[in-house]
Amino acid sequence: MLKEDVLKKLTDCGLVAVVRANNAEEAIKISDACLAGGCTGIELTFTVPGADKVIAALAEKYSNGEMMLGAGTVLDPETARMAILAGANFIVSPAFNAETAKLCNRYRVPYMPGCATITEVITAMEAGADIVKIFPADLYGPKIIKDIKGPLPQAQMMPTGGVDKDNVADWIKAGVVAVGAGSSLTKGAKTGDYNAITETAKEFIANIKAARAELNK
Ligand SMILES: O=C(O)C(=O)C[C@H](O)[C@H](O)COP(=O)(O)O
Repeated sequence: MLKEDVLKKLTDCGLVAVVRANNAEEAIKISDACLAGGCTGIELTFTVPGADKVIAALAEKYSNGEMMLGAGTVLDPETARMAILAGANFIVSPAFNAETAKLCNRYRVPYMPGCATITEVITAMEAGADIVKIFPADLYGPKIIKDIKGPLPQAQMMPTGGVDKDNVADWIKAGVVAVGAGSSLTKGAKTGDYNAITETAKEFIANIKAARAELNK
């Protein structure tokens, strides 16, 4: 899939579900539940046992392109390559890694590295990151976006860490192109309540849409 199409689909939805699970079955159920709630962006993390196989299974299941499937917690280029060959459409990491950026650029796959300072944001953008993940976002709160956008109005950001359905509007209004959400979105999995995940995803999406509508007034 073209890099431009991946980025458009991710930002059109605005929500990327960070999927952590104890096993492949649970990871697939969480991903399905998020998609059913309208969250088309899925970040399958490499803390899931056999993550590359889960990515391959989801890529096959959703070969129609309905799910924009990425890999998370990618710490190095070896893992990024494994994820891309398994079918990942984008790569997310908790911190910037230059070799991973290079690998992703080679395959023309979006790389979204975690950045916690303005220096890291600039370094990541210089290495070709189209969207930078602001992580851990709850360390700063939405105000950090305005601070970064002052000198860097061109920065496209995706805060991750502590984002939930109730604070997502503040992040969108601050000017981010998408958010990443893990525990607040997928906590239903702990009790096997996958419907709760779908409902939470729906609320997330509704709140993102409402915040965007307000911005465009
Ligand atoms: O794996 C990575 O690359 C990450 O760094 C993602 C973090 O696990 C998320 O920040 C989850 O955060 P919560 O939404 O607060 O659960």
